[in-house]
Amino acid sequence: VASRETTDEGGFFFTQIGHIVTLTRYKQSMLIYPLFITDNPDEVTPIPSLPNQNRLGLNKLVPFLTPLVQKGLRSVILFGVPLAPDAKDALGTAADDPEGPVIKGIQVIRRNFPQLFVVADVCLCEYTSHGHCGILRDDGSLNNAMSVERISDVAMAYAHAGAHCVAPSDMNDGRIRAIKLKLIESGLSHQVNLMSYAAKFSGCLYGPFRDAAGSCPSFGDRKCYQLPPGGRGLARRAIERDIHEGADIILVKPASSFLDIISDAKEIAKDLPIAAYQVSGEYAMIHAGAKAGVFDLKTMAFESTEGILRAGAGIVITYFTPDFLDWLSA
Ligand SMILES: NCC[C@H](CC(=O)O)[C@@H](CN)CCC(=O)O
Ligand SMILES: [Zn+2]
Repeated sequence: VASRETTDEGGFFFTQIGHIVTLTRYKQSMLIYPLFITDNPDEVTPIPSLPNQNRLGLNKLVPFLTPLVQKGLRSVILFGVPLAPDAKDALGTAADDPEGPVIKGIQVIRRNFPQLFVVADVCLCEYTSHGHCGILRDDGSLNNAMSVERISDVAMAYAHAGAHCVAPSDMNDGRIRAIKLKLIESGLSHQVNLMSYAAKFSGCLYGPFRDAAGSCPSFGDRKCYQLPPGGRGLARRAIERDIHEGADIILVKPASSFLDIISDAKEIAKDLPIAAYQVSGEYAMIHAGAKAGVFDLKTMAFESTEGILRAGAGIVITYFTPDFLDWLSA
């Protein structure tokens, strides 16, 4: 790619090539923007721990998304935030409420922005009274069979509502197979993608999201169903399993401290797109570092994303999406 000759401008030459290579990696089409949709139709509420991000009511989606779509936004991932006091119960009933924020949000976005690719995150933690990503047994552990049945039903509700892709972030074993079988049985498997959070690790980087979505576990943590941060072999096995269960896209999360896992995913899932989620804590850390004067915000946003792309991701879920739409069109 680059000439071997070293000239006085050698360093400049390599830098320029590097810059060109870097720029060719960034495209608006690789970005998926997370949206928090509430059941208060006219709400626009800033999320203090997630700079520049808001919870939006259904009536605010079109005015909020219109300028972003004009700047090249291509994909969004929806998270429902039921705020009604009685909205939560042990089964996460509100998750697939036909009048709920995600199903209505899918319909509003599909109707107004036919060019947008709509991903629906599928989980129960935003809708359960206990805040866990499934249905619990009496002893507080996850009932895998009931959770998989419920999660796959919610995924189907989103698919029927018009989601182009469903992305179960619950981490219950077997939910990929269950969702794929239901998509096939309903005749939707050729038009609804299944993105698996195959390698999703437990850890301390999800706080701002849980603030935004009101999805903190009321007791315990997610260590018994999210992967242990040191579990590289577990992640490799989960990726292989989910490929065989029918995943169409493999997602790794968090991103920057799991670049090796992104590379593993790229190696294992050779024929599938690889996505990475720069989670709320990663995003908030970059903002905090910039605010503290450690680095320039834009520079670090690019540098952190460059590592994610270099590791092998072709899709990046990031809260920096609106910024990148501006930075890439400048
Ligand atoms: N269903 C789990 C949601 C999970 C956070 C958590 O474990 O609580 C992620 C959403 N898929 C959080 C994403 C983020 O932190 O940005
Ligand atoms: Zn969850």
